[in-house]
Amino acid sequence: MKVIKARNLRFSYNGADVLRGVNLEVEEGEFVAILGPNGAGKSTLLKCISGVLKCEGVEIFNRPIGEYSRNELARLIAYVPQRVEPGFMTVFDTVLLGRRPYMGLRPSVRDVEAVRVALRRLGIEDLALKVTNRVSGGELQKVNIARALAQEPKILMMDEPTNNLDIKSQLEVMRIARKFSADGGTVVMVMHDINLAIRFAKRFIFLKEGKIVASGGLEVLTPGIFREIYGVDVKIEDVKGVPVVIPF
Ligand SMILES: Nc1ncnc2c1ncn2[C@@H]1O[C@H](COP(=O)(O)OP(=O)(O)OP(=O)(O)O)[C@@H](O)[C@H]1O
Repeated sequence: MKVIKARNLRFSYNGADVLRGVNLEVEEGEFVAILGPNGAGKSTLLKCISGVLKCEGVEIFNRPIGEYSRNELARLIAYVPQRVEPGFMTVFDTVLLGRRPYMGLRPSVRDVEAVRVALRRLGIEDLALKVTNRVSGGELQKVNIARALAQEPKILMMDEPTNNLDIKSQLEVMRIARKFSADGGTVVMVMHDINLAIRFAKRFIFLKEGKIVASGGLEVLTPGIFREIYGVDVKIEDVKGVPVVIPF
């Protein structure tokens, strides 16, 4: 089943075209990495298909995105932005915000349990009572991912979620995303780290100047595509059965 469809998606900021006719379909359970140079429009694309920005031509579960109420959409899609400003709320309460689409006036036992599970999965239970403007950049990133997991969405959209994270935490987050898709959820992740993408994602979409230039599995990762997209020469070597992209 196709959970995301975008047809001839166009978007501009103040008259400057950023997305110039993007066509995209994502199947349930896929793990898709969106790659491409700075300014290509990756974040804008993610915002359009998650409903953060209003765009014509996006369908989620075969229904135009604009027809969903905020709560309905929040039960389907969790969006983790590239940057979130810390605030005066505790980590626990921030993650609890992910339960808002389900909550009545007070959190239920189920809501609190979902927060606990999310904190545990990110390994940040110890931070629960800390205020978010007293945690590190990487910890804050984990708080936002925990909030998205607590939301129990069908689609997880993450914008460079491994930014600010140490190598162990990067792997943890990628494993969480992989498990989410293995369990039937769909992941769309904007990334810069190509080798991390190769290890975890199943499909790679290359965006350049607001257009999709290539989309597919490992077969699209050729030296030619890296030259075309980034203007760099790369070698692709096999390390224990995994292709590794090495710029030179
Ligand atoms: N809120 C905004 N107002 C005006 N222009 C914007 C805004 N957000 C992004 N842009 C512009 O749109 C273009 C695409 O930005 P976008 O953030 O989607 O690119 P990206 O591929 O995610 O880049 P990066 O890899 O650097 O994060 C850029 O030229 C950017 O300057």
